[in-house]
Amino acid sequence: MAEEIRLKTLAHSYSAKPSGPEDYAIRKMEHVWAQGGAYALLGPSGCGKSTLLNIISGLVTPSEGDVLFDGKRMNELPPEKRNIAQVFQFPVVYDTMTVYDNLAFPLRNQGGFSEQQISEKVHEVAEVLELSGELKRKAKNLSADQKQKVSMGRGLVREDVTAILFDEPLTVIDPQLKWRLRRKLKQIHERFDITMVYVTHDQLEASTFADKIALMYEGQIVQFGTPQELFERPAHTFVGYFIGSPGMNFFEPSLTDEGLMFNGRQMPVSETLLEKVRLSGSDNIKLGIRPEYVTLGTDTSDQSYAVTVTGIEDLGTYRIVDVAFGSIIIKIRTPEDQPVPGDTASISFPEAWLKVYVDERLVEADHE
Ligand SMILES: Nc1ncnc2c1ncn2[C@@H]1O[C@H](COP(=O)(O)OP(=O)(O)OP(=O)(O)O)[C@@H](O)[C@H]1O
Repeated sequence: MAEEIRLKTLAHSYSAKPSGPEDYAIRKMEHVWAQGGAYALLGPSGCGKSTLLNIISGLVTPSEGDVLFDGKRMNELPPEKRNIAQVFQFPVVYDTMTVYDNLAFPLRNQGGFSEQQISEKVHEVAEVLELSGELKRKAKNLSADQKQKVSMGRGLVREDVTAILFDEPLTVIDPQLKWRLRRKLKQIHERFDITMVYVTHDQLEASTFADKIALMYEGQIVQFGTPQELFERPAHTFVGYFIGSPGMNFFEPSLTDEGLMFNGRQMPVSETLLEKVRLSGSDNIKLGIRPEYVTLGTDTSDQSYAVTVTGIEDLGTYRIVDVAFGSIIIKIRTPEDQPVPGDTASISFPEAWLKVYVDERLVEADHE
């Protein structure tokens, strides 16, 4: 019974008298989680991820704006009336109960189900989570990851849930098992058709789980898109910096009549984009390019810039090459088998991959 979750002009401050944007854990935002999607809410520590989840589940009442489930306002509804299941960082299980009773608990609590129906549902969920062999065990005898699976199972048994919210659910899980559980969650999503929002600060975890990632920064969702979109078209400099390994290279060109200049050279930026930069009137202009898209070579054509190689880091299947380009260091990610030039090399920036940012936001040509 997935529903659309809409956050309308939502903002939240934990302070009774907020005096500026920095007093807001959530800064004014509009956002829609469509029915049935698998989403990740990704961002660094303190950006507001848990606050946002708690606003959706009802543990926190937003100081401004509305939370709407399929258009119905939820602000005043307590968590138990919202049909939201929340799985936290640390397992929430009843230690003295068996695994079976833990899984059956939400259904018994809700009422209206026969023991036969409860048993069928508990067995179905236990099978998906690979807990069928543990049903008779007391929860206190389980390992941390088994307990967390039970916590997840308690969210999954209820068919009436609007969404399941996961708040860094794999923190206590052993690295070996993390991968399996993440895949499990994906299978569960496909099988049960539930909206899932998965909070994490780990980009890999976000991209393996989610169809779409909401990237949060300073209390706002700065981009909502597929992992590929976030990689290829970072909408905000923070997305460029946060996604990728290493993150995007940024540098600050100066705007002249000739165009965007850096290190005495003109940067490959189209007239359309230049016009937009000029019209903005801003002097906060940045150029960004991912380490994967910088071309490294030795040729000295008009489109390339002479650089000095200052460092090479071998990371197994690829290398990170540092080159000094004027006053800055550009990082380039190259395949392991590509030879790295000696001290003197040249780089070029393919125009399609050199992104222009004004006031930290991506500037793009209008699409037809
Ligand atoms: N109960 C609270 N009272 C006051 N301030 C709070 C409270 N909970 C969170 N904050 C503040 O709100 C901001 C957002 O915190 P939140 O926990 O939502 O971020 P987060 O992205 O989930 O971080 P983390 O990954 O570390 O859990 C932080 O500045 C935090 O200090």
